[in-house]
Amino acid sequence: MRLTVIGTGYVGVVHAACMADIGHEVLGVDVDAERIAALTDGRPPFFEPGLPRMLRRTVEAGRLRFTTSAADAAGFADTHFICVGTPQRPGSGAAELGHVEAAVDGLAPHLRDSGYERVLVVGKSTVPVGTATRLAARLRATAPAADVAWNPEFLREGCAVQDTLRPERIVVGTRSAHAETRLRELYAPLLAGGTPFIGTDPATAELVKLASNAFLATKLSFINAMAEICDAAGADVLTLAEAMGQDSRIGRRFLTPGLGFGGSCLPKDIRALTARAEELGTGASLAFLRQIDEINTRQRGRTVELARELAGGTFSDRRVAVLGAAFKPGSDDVRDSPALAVADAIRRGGAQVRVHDPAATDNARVTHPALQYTLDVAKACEHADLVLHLTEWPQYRELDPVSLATVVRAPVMVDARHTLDPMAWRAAGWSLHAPGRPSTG
Ligand SMILES: NC(=O)C1=CN([C@@H]2O[C@H](COP(=O)(O)OP(=O)(O)OC[C@H]3O[C@@H](n4cnc5c(N)ncnc54)[C@H](O)[C@@H]3O)[C@@H](O)[C@H]2O)C=CC1
Ligand SMILES: O=C(O)[C@H]1O[C@H](OP(=O)(O)OP(=O)(O)OC[C@H]2O[C@@H](n3ccc(=O)[nH]c3=O)[C@H](O)[C@@H]2O)[C@H](O)[C@@H](O)[C@@H]1O
Repeated sequence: MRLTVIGTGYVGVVHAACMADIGHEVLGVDVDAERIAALTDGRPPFFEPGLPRMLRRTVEAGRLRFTTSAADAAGFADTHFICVGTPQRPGSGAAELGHVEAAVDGLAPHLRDSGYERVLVVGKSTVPVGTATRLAARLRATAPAADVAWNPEFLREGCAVQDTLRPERIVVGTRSAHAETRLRELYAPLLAGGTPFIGTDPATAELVKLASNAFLATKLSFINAMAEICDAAGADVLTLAEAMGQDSRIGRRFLTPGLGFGGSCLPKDIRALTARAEELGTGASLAFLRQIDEINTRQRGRTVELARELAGGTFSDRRVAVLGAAFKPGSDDVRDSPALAVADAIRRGGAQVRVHDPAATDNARVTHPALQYTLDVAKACEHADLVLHLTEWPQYRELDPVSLATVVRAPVMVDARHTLDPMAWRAAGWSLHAPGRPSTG
């Protein structure tokens, strides 16, 4: 089958490449000409495990092509996925839908003359409930034969390819039986692998996405709030999470405390859901999401204060090494990165901060140019008064605490992500501090 993917960011490129990989013919569309040129050469615009090889393979096989032209897109296929960004609007926190509207408005005039009797526009972007119905009316004013469906995306950065090829569910919200049939056909190889297909109305599909992210955020802030009480009471939050997680109704995943959540989605999505609930007059019931947000942000401040205390009450004339810049391991995405927020607060406090990250330093240099960066962990830690482990890349687990102790000025470590082995680091002479856990020093 033929399809286009409009918006070739994290979601769009992965969706386009995976759809081509399962046998479809795909045209990726973006307004960013530089990005389209790189993709045409088979070069992904960001780091994502497994993507470079898949992109090269599908581009070389001729099943995946790219363009900046909406007219080309309309002529190429009858099914168009919208994967453009829906960032947070300043002030209200509501979702900015300008890119989605521009993508639909750019396509609409070309659809009538596309030669296809029926066309389908499928939204994958995360949008406030009610958007699909509004867009459908807007689209039909120009292209009466267009159906609209909302098919939210649940992939996680860092394992986006696996999540797309083996999703835990496919949700499709549409009022058109034709649209649902078409999407079942398109996803047939994934459905054959046992993925459940949930067909529903557009409003429910839109809400499934935001509700899922809000639930994950709630779980994370819950465990971070428990870490705070563990600190106050001398209890161990990791054991608490393990014990709670044994209850299959609760589950262990998304119960790892530390620095809280960042990235381009969980923070913006809980704010967008809150803003939409207020518009719909149900704000009071979701007001707790503001607290979820506050608990999350507080973890960054708590980490800065712990660092200040360990640095002797001041950051002036201190050298601080930061391990991790990406908002999570396996990604070079630094959008709302908790690690960079902490690093920058410490720098603003007067410390010299040197950041290491295996993938995200190029992006971090753009957003946080005042921090220093290195690709060498030992160099980051050279003469450091304090080392902060802020993004849990697996390679940090393999670090040798004995040799690292020889390069720092003081062997003091904050493990804000709970993945370093406290016994090994303490045996090597480190004073290791993990928020929410009792035995420090
Ligand atoms: N990043 C993630 O892990 C996930 C994101 N989402 C949602 O998917 C949507 C896309 O997110 P990302 O891929 O992260 O965004 P992104 O910011 O990485 O990429 C968006 C792309 O759309 C392009 N674009 C903007 N306006 C356009 C237009 N009018 N026509 C064609 N292209 C246009 C931009 O140039 C950019 O390449 C958002 O709604 C997000 O909330 C959903 C699940 C996962
Ligand atoms: O809508 C989206 O964009 C996506 O948002 C999240 O995916 P993602 O932001 O890629 O990353 P997650 O793995 O969810 O991690 C989010 C943040 O929570 C933190 N986290 C995660 C798990 C945990 O136990 N503890 C914890 O602090 C991570 O470090 C990271 O900063 C959701 O998990 C995806 O299902 C969703 O599609």
